[in-house]
Amino acid sequence: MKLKDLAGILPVEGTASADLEVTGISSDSRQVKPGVVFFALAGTKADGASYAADAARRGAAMIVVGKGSALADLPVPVLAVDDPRLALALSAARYFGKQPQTMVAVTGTSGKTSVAAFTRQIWEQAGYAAASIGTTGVVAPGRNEYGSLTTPDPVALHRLLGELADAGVTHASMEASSHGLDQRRLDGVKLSAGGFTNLGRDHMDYHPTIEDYHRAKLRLFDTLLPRGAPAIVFADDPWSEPTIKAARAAGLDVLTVGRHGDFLRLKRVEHERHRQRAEVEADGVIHEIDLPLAGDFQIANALVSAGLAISTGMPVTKALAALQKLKGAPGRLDLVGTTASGAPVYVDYAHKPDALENVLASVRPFTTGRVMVVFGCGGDRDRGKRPIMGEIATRLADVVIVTDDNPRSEVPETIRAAILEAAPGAMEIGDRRKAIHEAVAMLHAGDTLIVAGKGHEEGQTIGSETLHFSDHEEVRSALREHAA
Ligand SMILES: CC(=O)N[C@H]1[C@@H](OP(=O)(O)OP(=O)(O)OC[C@H]2O[C@@H](n3ccc(=O)[nH]c3=O)[C@H](O)[C@@H]2O)O[C@H](CO)[C@@H](O)[C@@H]1O[C@H](C)C(=O)N[C@@H](C)C(=O)N[C@H](CCC(=O)O)C(=O)O
Repeated sequence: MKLKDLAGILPVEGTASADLEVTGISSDSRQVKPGVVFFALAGTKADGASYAADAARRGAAMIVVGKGSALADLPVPVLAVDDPRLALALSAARYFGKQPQTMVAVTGTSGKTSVAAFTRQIWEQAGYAAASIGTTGVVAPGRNEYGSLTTPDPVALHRLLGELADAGVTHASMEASSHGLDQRRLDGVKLSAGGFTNLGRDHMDYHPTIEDYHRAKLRLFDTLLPRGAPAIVFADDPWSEPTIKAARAAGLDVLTVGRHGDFLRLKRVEHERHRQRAEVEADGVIHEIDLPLAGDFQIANALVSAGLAISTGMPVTKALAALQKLKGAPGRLDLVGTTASGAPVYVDYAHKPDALENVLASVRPFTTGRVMVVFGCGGDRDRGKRPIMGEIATRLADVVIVTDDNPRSEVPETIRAAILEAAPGAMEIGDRRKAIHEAVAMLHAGDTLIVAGKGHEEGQTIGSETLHFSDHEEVRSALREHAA
């Protein structure tokens, strides 16, 4: 590709460098090779402009900066644009140039990973070559890899979309995190439909207010989706109303799902131990669904997923029938095993207030004994959520064990103390392994244990070191130990 092929995104027409050969796109000077266009982004830790000289030394074809960014004389052409992150996303899309034909994105505080996975599974059942991209990585035919971000950065994302398209993937679902939306990571993706699950307190270290957090999520609806595209909104969430309003104002076709939904209306649910039976009304017809997953929130996720599949072309009956074969996403109310007396132990990714509330509330209907929870809060992140999660755990669980969950550079005792302040009667066991083992040892018939916080993740970050740690492995080992 030549630099002039990025015309319309970058003001390169008529410049002396228009015929320069471009060999890549990057926002990280350390990855610049000769011929790469380097985008200097003002980040949260550093200003990419201070690495422009480094990028030039490594052979960058051109440096793209934000207007007003002062750059010392460089031996390569420098272009100033209004929004370098947007320019990066659009350039990456044009450079890689391919994506699966049908792509949907889902946003919300909780449920994104499950919705992305469920939508892929519904498509797979219809025989499409489908992929999902998100917190638990990329899943596609012949491919299952973990990634580091929920919404990959634009260069990694478009490289991946190109690979998926080359491999014949026609349908892809992806998670749109608020960071990703705010940082324009998705702006170059052509989306066919979008989904909204819910909004709760999260990322308050990044977004100054919950309204700001919601505004970032709304970018999916008021900026990224084309007019007339379907927006599937879970109508039972308090934030659905402003979301619907914004989506309608942007000219989208709003389709609501849930108990208050019009498109897919949940009429009745019967919770069983590891499954639930639901009646869903679509177009005046009642469909009986036997969902092989526990948790009220999984019904919500399943309905948003079905909405996405239906609104992008799948027949209603087929999409709803596909819900009966859904498998949970890794670490989402994952039943790891049961004790000899039949008490189930679940691992869940819940590490924010609403998610903890949902997961604890969803196991109550089938717990005849005690609901028990082991959880902690991360260091160097939103401190305000610690007492909130302490209060939720105490209100919804009968036995609460507060432990460590990635204390990072903070003193773990201080994090635990902030949770315990709002959790009278909770036990404190800092060592996560010990906390899990003691909780399993306490289980009686009828009890349910939730180990919350890590889900699919496999590390405990203490200081700057990440040690291998898996809640699944620890639960399995504790169950073995106590079965003996
Ligand atoms: C806080 C945050 O979101 N940071 C993201 C952001 O980085 P940044 O722009 O702030 O980077 P920075 O470190 O300040 O550096 C500024 C610029 O200088 C460049 N640089 C830096 C050093 C150097 O030697 N040369 C150089 O060019 C960097 O590449 C960057 O372009 O943009 C980068 C590229 O897209 C992301 O990789 C990075 O994600 C970091 C690693 C991260 O941890 N992000 C998390 C918080 C995140 O995005 N999470 C969401 C949500 C998850 C959820 O819902 O729970 C996600 O989508 O994963």
